[in-house]
Amino acid sequence: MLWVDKYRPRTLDKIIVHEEIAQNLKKLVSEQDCPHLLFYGPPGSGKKTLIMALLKQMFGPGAEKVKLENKPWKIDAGSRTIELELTTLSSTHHIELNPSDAGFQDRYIIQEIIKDMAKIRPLDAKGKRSFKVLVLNQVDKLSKEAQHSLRRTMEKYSASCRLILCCNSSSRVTEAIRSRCLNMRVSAPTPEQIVKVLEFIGKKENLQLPPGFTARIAAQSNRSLRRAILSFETCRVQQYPFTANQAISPLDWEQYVSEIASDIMKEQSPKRLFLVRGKLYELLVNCIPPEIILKKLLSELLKKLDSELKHEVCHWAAYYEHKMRQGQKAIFHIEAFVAKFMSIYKSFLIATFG
Ligand SMILES: Nc1ncnc2c1ncn2[C@@H]1O[C@H](COP(=O)(O)OP(=O)(O)OP(=O)(O)O)[C@@H](O)[C@H]1O
Repeated sequence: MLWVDKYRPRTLDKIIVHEEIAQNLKKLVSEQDCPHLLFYGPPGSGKKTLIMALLKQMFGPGAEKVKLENKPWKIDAGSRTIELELTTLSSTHHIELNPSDAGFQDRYIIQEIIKDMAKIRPLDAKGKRSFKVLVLNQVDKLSKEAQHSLRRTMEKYSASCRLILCCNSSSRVTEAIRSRCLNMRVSAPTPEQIVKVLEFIGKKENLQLPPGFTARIAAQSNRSLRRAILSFETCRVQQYPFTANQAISPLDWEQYVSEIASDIMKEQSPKRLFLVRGKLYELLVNCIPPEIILKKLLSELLKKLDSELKHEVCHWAAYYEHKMRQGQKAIFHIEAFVAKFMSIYKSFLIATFG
Protein backbone atom coordinates (compact mmCIF):
# COMPACT_ATOMS: atom_id res chain seq x y z
CA MET A 1 0.00 0.00 0.00
CA LEU A 2 1.27 3.47 -0.81
CA TRP A 3 2.13 5.68 2.15
CA VAL A 4 -0.56 8.18 1.17
CA ASP A 5 -3.16 5.48 1.86
CA LYS A 6 -1.33 3.64 4.61
CA TYR A 7 -0.90 6.77 6.75
CA ARG A 8 -4.19 8.48 5.97
CA PRO A 9 -5.69 9.22 9.41
CA ARG A 10 -8.82 7.05 9.79
CA THR A 11 -10.52 8.87 12.65
CA LEU A 12 -11.08 12.53 13.52
CA ASP A 13 -8.94 12.11 16.66
CA LYS A 14 -5.92 11.02 14.63
CA ILE A 15 -6.04 13.96 12.20
CA ILE A 16 -2.67 15.76 12.38
CA VAL A 17 -3.36 18.75 10.13
CA HIS A 18 -6.67 20.68 10.40
CA GLU A 19 -7.27 19.50 13.98
CA GLU A 20 -9.61 22.41 14.55
CA ILE A 21 -11.91 21.37 11.70
CA ALA A 22 -11.77 17.78 12.97
CA GLN A 23 -12.87 18.87 16.46
CA ASN A 24 -15.71 20.98 15.03
CA LEU A 25 -16.90 18.01 12.97
CA LYS A 26 -16.83 15.84 16.07
CA LYS A 27 -19.03 18.34 17.90
CA LEU A 28 -21.42 18.44 14.95
CA VAL A 29 -21.84 14.68 14.96
CA SER A 30 -22.37 14.56 18.73
CA GLU A 31 -25.16 17.14 18.39
CA GLN A 32 -26.96 14.59 16.19
CA ASP A 33 -28.42 16.91 13.59
CA CYS A 34 -25.74 17.17 10.98
CA PRO A 35 -26.38 19.77 8.25
CA HIS A 36 -25.38 19.45 4.59
CA LEU A 37 -21.65 20.14 4.32
CA LEU A 38 -19.47 21.67 1.63
CA PHE A 39 -15.73 20.98 1.85
CA TYR A 40 -13.55 23.11 -0.37
CA GLY A 41 -9.83 23.58 -0.70
CA PRO A 42 -6.87 22.96 -3.03
CA PRO A 43 -5.90 19.44 -4.20
CA GLY A 44 -4.09 17.36 -1.60
CA SER A 45 -5.11 19.56 1.32
CA GLY A 46 -6.94 16.77 3.18
CA LYS A 47 -10.63 17.15 2.28
CA LYS A 48 -11.22 13.52 1.50
CA THR A 49 -9.45 12.40 4.64
CA LEU A 50 -11.70 14.61 6.76
CA ILE A 51 -14.82 13.34 4.98
CA MET A 52 -13.86 9.69 5.47
CA ALA A 53 -13.06 10.26 9.14
CA LEU A 54 -16.37 12.11 9.54
CA LEU A 55 -18.32 9.20 8.05
CA LYS A 56 -16.57 6.86 10.44
CA GLN A 57 -17.44 9.11 13.35
CA MET A 58 -21.09 9.15 12.23
CA PHE A 59 -21.62 5.49 11.42
CA GLY A 60 -18.72 3.61 13.02
CA PRO A 61 -16.56 1.00 11.24
CA GLY A 62 -19.50 0.13 8.93
CA ALA A 63 -18.70 3.26 6.90
CA GLU A 64 -15.35 1.74 5.93
CA LYS A 65 -16.86 -1.41 4.46
CA VAL A 66 -17.27 -0.05 0.98
CA LYS A 67 -17.90 -1.67 -2.35
CA LEU A 68 -17.04 -0.30 -5.75
CA GLU A 69 -19.76 -0.65 -8.36
CA ASN A 70 -20.35 0.36 -11.92
CA LYS A 71 -23.98 1.28 -11.62
CA PRO A 72 -26.19 1.62 -14.70
CA TRP A 73 -28.91 4.29 -14.57
CA LYS A 74 -32.01 4.49 -16.74
CA ILE A 75 -33.47 7.94 -16.47
CA ASP A 76 -36.77 9.03 -17.90
CA ALA A 77 -36.24 12.54 -19.29
CA GLY A 78 -39.63 13.36 -20.77
CA SER A 79 -39.48 12.44 -24.43
CA ARG A 80 -36.49 10.09 -24.14
CA THR A 81 -34.76 7.65 -21.84
CA ILE A 82 -31.17 8.34 -20.89
CA GLU A 83 -28.90 5.43 -20.14
CA LEU A 84 -25.78 6.14 -18.12
CA GLU A 85 -23.18 4.21 -16.21
CA LEU A 86 -21.39 5.74 -13.21
CA THR A 87 -18.87 4.35 -10.76
CA THR A 88 -20.03 4.52 -7.17
CA LEU A 89 -18.37 3.68 -3.88
CA SER A 90 -20.91 2.76 -1.25
CA SER A 91 -21.41 1.36 2.23
CA THR A 92 -24.74 0.68 3.92
CA HIS A 93 -24.70 4.27 5.17
CA HIS A 94 -23.34 6.30 2.32
CA ILE A 95 -22.80 6.53 -1.42
CA GLU A 96 -19.94 8.40 -3.01
CA LEU A 97 -19.71 9.41 -6.64
CA ASN A 98 -18.49 11.93 -9.10
CA PRO A 99 -21.60 13.24 -10.90
CA SER A 100 -19.63 15.43 -13.30
CA ASP A 101 -18.47 12.17 -14.97
CA ALA A 102 -21.91 12.12 -16.58
CA GLY A 103 -20.84 15.12 -18.70
CA PHE A 104 -23.67 17.31 -19.98
CA GLN A 105 -26.25 14.84 -18.62
CA ASP A 106 -25.15 15.53 -15.05
CA ARG A 107 -28.41 17.23 -14.05
CA TYR A 108 -30.47 14.08 -14.67
CA ILE A 109 -28.14 11.90 -12.69
CA ILE A 110 -28.17 14.22 -9.67
CA GLN A 111 -31.96 14.06 -9.32
CA GLU A 112 -32.10 10.36 -9.94
CA ILE A 113 -29.46 9.41 -7.39
CA ILE A 114 -30.96 11.46 -4.59
CA LYS A 115 -34.46 10.11 -5.32
CA ASP A 116 -33.07 6.59 -5.40
CA MET A 117 -31.30 7.07 -2.08
CA ALA A 118 -34.29 8.63 -0.38
CA LYS A 119 -36.37 5.51 -1.12
CA ILE A 120 -34.42 3.39 1.36
CA ARG A 121 -34.05 5.03 4.74
CA PRO A 122 -31.82 3.05 7.10
CA LEU A 123 -32.52 2.50 10.79
CA ASP A 124 -29.88 3.39 13.37
CA ALA A 125 -28.78 1.20 16.30
CA LYS A 126 -31.70 2.40 18.45
CA GLY A 127 -34.21 1.54 15.75
CA LYS A 128 -34.84 5.20 14.90
CA ARG A 129 -34.96 6.30 11.29
CA SER A 130 -31.66 7.87 10.42
CA PHE A 131 -30.32 9.46 7.26
CA LYS A 132 -28.11 8.30 4.44
CA VAL A 133 -25.17 10.37 3.25
CA LEU A 134 -24.43 11.18 -0.34
CA VAL A 135 -20.86 12.31 -0.99
CA LEU A 136 -20.55 14.22 -4.24
CA ASN A 137 -17.04 14.95 -5.49
CA GLN A 138 -16.01 17.78 -7.81
CA VAL A 139 -19.29 19.67 -7.48
CA ASP A 140 -17.53 22.72 -8.90
CA LYS A 141 -17.38 20.87 -12.22
CA LEU A 142 -21.16 20.41 -12.38
CA SER A 143 -23.07 22.43 -14.94
CA LYS A 144 -25.26 25.27 -13.70
CA GLU A 145 -28.39 23.23 -14.53
CA ALA A 146 -27.11 20.32 -12.49
CA GLN A 147 -26.39 22.65 -9.57
CA HIS A 148 -29.94 24.05 -9.74
CA SER A 149 -31.30 20.55 -9.86
CA LEU A 150 -29.13 19.63 -6.87
CA ARG A 151 -30.46 22.58 -4.91
CA ARG A 152 -34.09 21.62 -5.54
CA THR A 153 -33.54 17.97 -4.73
CA MET A 154 -31.51 18.64 -1.60
CA GLU A 155 -34.38 20.65 -0.15
CA LYS A 156 -36.99 18.04 -1.01
CA TYR A 157 -35.20 15.08 0.50
CA SER A 158 -33.39 16.76 3.38
CA ALA A 159 -35.19 14.58 5.97
CA SER A 160 -33.81 11.33 4.63
CA CYS A 161 -30.50 12.28 3.14
CA ARG A 162 -27.55 14.48 3.95
CA LEU A 163 -25.14 15.76 1.36
CA ILE A 164 -21.41 16.11 1.71
CA LEU A 165 -20.10 18.10 -1.21
CA CYS A 166 -16.43 18.30 -2.04
CA CYS A 167 -14.66 20.62 -4.48
CA ASN A 168 -11.54 22.65 -5.12
CA SER A 169 -13.12 26.01 -5.66
CA SER A 170 -16.26 27.18 -3.87
CA SER A 171 -16.58 30.16 -6.21
CA ARG A 172 -17.77 27.79 -8.94
CA VAL A 173 -20.55 26.48 -6.73
CA THR A 174 -23.76 28.51 -6.90
CA GLU A 175 -24.65 30.77 -4.01
CA ALA A 176 -27.92 28.85 -3.57
CA ILE A 177 -26.03 25.64 -2.77
CA ARG A 178 -23.36 27.31 -0.68
CA SER A 179 -25.96 28.99 1.50
CA ARG A 180 -27.71 25.67 2.18
CA CYS A 181 -24.55 23.98 3.42
CA LEU A 182 -22.18 24.46 6.29
CA ASN A 183 -19.02 25.55 4.47
CA MET A 184 -15.73 23.96 5.56
CA ARG A 185 -12.64 25.63 4.15
CA VAL A 186 -9.77 23.16 4.10
CA SER A 187 -6.76 25.35 3.47
CA ALA A 188 -3.50 24.13 1.96
CA PRO A 189 -1.28 22.89 4.81
CA THR A 190 1.70 25.04 5.71
CA PRO A 191 5.24 23.67 5.10
CA GLU A 192 5.60 23.22 8.89
CA GLN A 193 2.45 21.08 8.99
CA ILE A 194 3.69 19.01 6.04
CA VAL A 195 7.02 18.49 7.81
CA LYS A 196 5.10 17.28 10.88
CA VAL A 197 3.23 14.68 8.78
CA LEU A 198 6.43 13.55 7.01
CA GLU A 199 8.26 13.18 10.32
CA PHE A 200 5.37 11.16 11.68
CA ILE A 201 5.60 8.80 8.69
CA GLY A 202 9.41 8.69 8.99
CA LYS A 203 9.07 7.63 12.63
CA LYS A 204 6.53 4.92 11.80
CA GLU A 205 8.79 3.57 9.04
CA ASN A 206 11.90 3.78 11.28
CA LEU A 207 13.72 6.08 8.87
CA GLN A 208 16.78 8.19 9.64
CA LEU A 209 16.02 11.72 8.41
CA PRO A 210 18.94 14.08 7.71
CA PRO A 211 18.32 17.63 9.03
CA GLY A 212 16.33 19.78 6.61
CA PHE A 213 15.40 16.86 4.34
CA THR A 214 11.66 16.86 5.06
CA ALA A 215 11.63 20.67 4.89
CA ARG A 216 13.04 20.46 1.33
CA ILE A 217 10.33 18.00 0.31
CA ALA A 218 7.69 20.26 1.87
CA ALA A 219 9.05 23.29 0.02
CA GLN A 220 8.77 21.48 -3.33
CA SER A 221 5.33 20.07 -2.66
CA ASN A 222 3.35 23.14 -3.67
CA ARG A 223 1.63 22.82 -0.26
CA SER A 224 -0.01 19.53 -1.22
CA LEU A 225 0.15 16.81 1.42
CA ARG A 226 -0.43 14.09 -1.12
CA ARG A 227 2.39 15.29 -3.29
CA ALA A 228 4.78 15.64 -0.34
CA ILE A 229 4.06 12.09 0.87
CA LEU A 230 4.43 10.67 -2.66
CA SER A 231 7.79 12.47 -3.13
CA PHE A 232 8.93 11.22 0.26
CA GLU A 233 8.15 7.63 -0.70
CA THR A 234 9.84 8.06 -4.11
CA CYS A 235 12.99 9.31 -2.37
CA ARG A 236 12.88 6.26 -0.07
CA VAL A 237 12.70 3.94 -3.09
CA GLN A 238 15.44 5.79 -5.00
CA GLN A 239 18.00 5.97 -2.24
CA TYR A 240 18.17 4.95 1.39
CA PRO A 241 19.85 5.94 3.75
CA PHE A 242 18.89 9.47 2.75
CA THR A 243 21.60 12.06 2.25
CA ALA A 244 21.21 15.74 3.14
CA ASN A 245 21.59 16.85 -0.49
CA GLN A 246 19.61 14.01 -2.09
CA ALA A 247 17.74 15.21 -5.19
CA ILE A 248 13.95 15.34 -4.94
CA SER A 249 12.78 14.58 -8.44
CA PRO A 250 9.64 16.23 -9.78
CA LEU A 251 6.69 14.05 -10.77
CA ASP A 252 6.97 12.38 -14.19
CA TRP A 253 4.10 14.28 -15.75
CA GLU A 254 5.53 17.58 -14.54
CA GLN A 255 8.82 16.80 -16.20
CA TYR A 256 6.91 15.94 -19.36
CA VAL A 257 5.05 19.28 -19.33
CA SER A 258 8.37 21.02 -18.85
CA GLU A 259 9.66 19.23 -21.98
CA ILE A 260 6.57 20.34 -23.90
CA ALA A 261 7.25 23.94 -22.84
CA SER A 262 10.84 23.63 -24.13
CA ASP A 263 9.55 22.22 -27.45
CA ILE A 264 7.23 25.19 -27.84
CA MET A 265 9.98 27.71 -27.07
CA LYS A 266 12.44 26.11 -29.52
CA GLU A 267 10.26 26.21 -32.62
CA GLN A 268 6.92 27.75 -33.52
CA SER A 269 5.49 26.00 -36.56
CA PRO A 270 2.52 23.79 -37.56
CA LYS A 271 4.86 20.79 -37.48
CA ARG A 272 5.88 21.54 -33.90
CA LEU A 273 2.27 22.15 -32.94
CA PHE A 274 1.43 18.69 -34.27
CA LEU A 275 4.20 17.17 -32.16
CA VAL A 276 3.02 19.03 -29.08
CA ARG A 277 -0.55 17.85 -29.65
CA GLY A 278 0.62 14.23 -29.51
CA LYS A 279 2.34 14.90 -26.19
CA LEU A 280 -0.71 16.63 -24.78
CA TYR A 281 -2.83 13.63 -25.76
CA GLU A 282 -0.36 11.42 -23.94
CA LEU A 283 -0.91 13.40 -20.73
CA LEU A 284 -4.69 13.38 -21.10
CA VAL A 285 -4.91 9.63 -21.66
CA ASN A 286 -2.90 9.19 -18.49
CA CYS A 287 -5.68 10.98 -16.61
CA ILE A 288 -3.85 14.21 -15.84
CA PRO A 289 -6.69 16.78 -15.53
CA PRO A 290 -6.65 19.27 -18.43
CA GLU A 291 -6.86 22.36 -16.18
CA ILE A 292 -3.78 21.17 -14.31
CA ILE A 293 -1.90 20.59 -17.60
CA LEU A 294 -2.77 24.10 -18.78
CA LYS A 295 -1.77 25.66 -15.46
CA LYS A 296 1.54 23.83 -15.32
CA LEU A 297 2.28 24.55 -18.98
CA LEU A 298 1.65 28.24 -18.38
CA SER A 299 3.94 28.33 -15.37
CA GLU A 300 6.71 26.52 -17.30
CA LEU A 301 6.36 28.92 -20.25
CA LEU A 302 6.39 31.96 -17.96
CA LYS A 303 9.71 30.80 -16.49
CA LYS A 304 11.30 31.00 -19.95
CA LEU A 305 9.53 34.13 -21.20
CA ASP A 306 10.43 37.81 -21.50
CA SER A 307 8.58 39.85 -18.88
CA GLU A 308 6.85 42.07 -21.46
CA LEU A 309 4.96 39.07 -22.89
CA LYS A 310 3.92 37.55 -19.58
CA HIS A 311 0.77 39.60 -19.14
CA GLU A 312 -0.57 38.81 -22.61
CA VAL A 313 0.20 35.08 -22.29
CA CYS A 314 -1.57 34.91 -18.89
CA HIS A 315 -4.58 36.61 -20.44
CA TRP A 316 -4.82 33.98 -23.19
CA ALA A 317 -4.29 31.11 -20.77
CA ALA A 318 -7.22 32.39 -18.68
CA TYR A 319 -9.29 32.83 -21.86
CA TYR A 320 -8.71 29.24 -23.04
CA GLU A 321 -9.20 27.83 -19.57
CA HIS A 322 -12.61 29.48 -19.48
CA LYS A 323 -13.43 28.14 -22.96
CA MET A 324 -12.33 24.69 -21.87
CA ARG A 325 -14.81 24.74 -18.98
CA GLN A 326 -17.64 25.61 -21.37
CA GLY A 327 -16.72 23.00 -23.93
CA GLN A 328 -16.31 19.26 -23.96
CA LYS A 329 -13.01 18.42 -25.67
CA ALA A 330 -10.18 19.79 -23.56
CA ILE A 331 -7.51 19.02 -26.18
CA PHE A 332 -8.92 21.64 -28.60
CA HIS A 333 -8.56 24.40 -26.06
CA ILE A 334 -5.10 23.48 -24.80
CA GLU A 335 -3.93 23.18 -28.39
CA ALA A 336 -5.52 26.53 -29.24
CA PHE A 337 -3.60 28.08 -26.35
CA VAL A 338 -0.33 26.58 -27.63
CA ALA A 339 -1.04 27.89 -31.15
CA LYS A 340 -1.84 31.35 -29.75
CA PHE A 341 1.32 31.31 -27.67
CA MET A 342 3.41 30.30 -30.69
CA SER A 343 1.93 33.14 -32.74
CA ILE A 344 2.56 35.74 -30.00
CA TYR A 345 6.08 34.51 -29.37
CA LYS A 346 7.04 34.29 -33.03
CA SER A 347 5.77 37.85 -33.70
CA PHE A 348 7.78 39.03 -30.71
CA LEU A 349 10.95 37.31 -31.98
CA ILE A 350 10.53 38.78 -35.47
CA ALA A 351 9.86 42.28 -34.08
CA THR A 352 12.90 42.06 -31.80
CA PHE A 353 15.50 40.25 -33.90
CA GLY A 354 14.12 40.69 -37.39
N1 LIG B 1 -5.09 15.70 8.50
C1 LIG B 1 -4.18 14.91 7.96
N2 LIG B 1 -3.19 14.41 8.71
C2 LIG B 1 -2.26 13.61 8.15
N3 LIG B 1 -2.22 13.27 6.84
C3 LIG B 1 -3.20 13.73 6.06
C4 LIG B 1 -4.23 14.57 6.57
N4 LIG B 1 -5.06 14.91 5.57
C5 LIG B 1 -4.57 14.29 4.48
N5 LIG B 1 -3.46 13.57 4.76
C6 LIG B 1 -2.67 12.82 3.79
O1 LIG B 1 -2.69 13.54 2.55
C7 LIG B 1 -3.19 12.72 1.50
C8 LIG B 1 -4.08 13.54 0.59
O2 LIG B 1 -5.23 13.97 1.29
P1 LIG B 1 -6.69 13.94 0.69
O3 LIG B 1 -6.86 12.83 -0.29
O4 LIG B 1 -7.63 14.01 1.83
O5 LIG B 1 -6.68 15.33 -0.09
P2 LIG B 1 -7.86 16.06 -0.91
O6 LIG B 1 -7.89 17.46 -0.43
O7 LIG B 1 -9.12 15.28 -0.83
O8 LIG B 1 -7.25 16.03 -2.38
P3 LIG B 1 -7.99 16.08 -3.82
O9 LIG B 1 -8.79 17.34 -3.85
O10 LIG B 1 -6.84 16.09 -4.79
O11 LIG B 1 -8.81 14.83 -3.90
C9 LIG B 1 -3.93 11.57 2.20
O12 LIG B 1 -3.82 10.39 1.45
C10 LIG B 1 -3.25 11.45 3.53
O13 LIG B 1 -2.18 10.51 3.44
